[in-house]
Amino acid sequence: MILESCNISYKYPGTDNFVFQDLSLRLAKPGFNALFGPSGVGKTSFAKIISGNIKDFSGELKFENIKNIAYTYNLERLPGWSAIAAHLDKITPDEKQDIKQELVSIFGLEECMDHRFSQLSLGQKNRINLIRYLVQDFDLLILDESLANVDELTRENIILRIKDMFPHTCFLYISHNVVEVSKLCRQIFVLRGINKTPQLKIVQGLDLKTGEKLERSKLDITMLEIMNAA
Ligand SMILES: Nc1ncnc2c1ncn2[C@@H]1O[C@H](COP(=O)(O)OP(=O)(O)OP(=O)(O)O)[C@@H](O)[C@H]1O
Repeated sequence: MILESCNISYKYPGTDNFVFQDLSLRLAKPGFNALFGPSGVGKTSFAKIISGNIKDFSGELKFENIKNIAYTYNLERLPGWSAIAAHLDKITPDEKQDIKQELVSIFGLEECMDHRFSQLSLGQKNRINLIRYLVQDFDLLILDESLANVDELTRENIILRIKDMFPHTCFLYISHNVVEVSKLCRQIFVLRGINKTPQLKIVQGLDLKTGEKLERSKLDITMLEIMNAA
């Protein structure tokens, strides 16, 4: 699978300033990758371009063996009146019902199944919403701060298990958490802003898997690389 963005430039209609100009990025392997950078640098805008939600950009996007791209974000609206178990059952294809059940258990959401969306905490909503995407067919899933309201330990467990369950799929995780992206992601694409050259740097993450031991010194070095790149 390959996702290549070539010389992408974009400014929002009615604005004078480019969010990015001639931005190029290549993602050529499955795995959990991060899009990292200071607030306002253009992570969401870039994610929306890749996922087809923004179309009036210049430059080129090339996809190889990537047909379905899904984009999910932190504050996505959920049908507040709907009972969660019924909703998940309805949107999950028959062949994915087992995966759905496994995700509900891994994400620690069994006790929420009888509730309505409006009765959930933000972190619970985040997790349910992510399950809604994980049970669909996708080749690339973009998670735009999708676990922002979930506590750190639960988040780490969820990401590790997603990596176990979907080893051949590509994820692009937008996060501001330097420890998390250093530890868990394969590549960290650091967006630096329109005034910096280059606008993007790539740092290799530790890509920790379930059961692997974290080497503290390596984590420190990776985090430093990311902070220096930003
Ligand atoms: N609909 C819009 N119209 C005009 N400008 C916008 C619009 N959406 C975003 N922008 C501007 O584009 C720039 C990039 O915004 P974007 O949301 O992509 O950044 P981000 O890196 O995802 O930020 P954050 O980390 O805070 O979520 C910002 O300067 C923002 O003000």
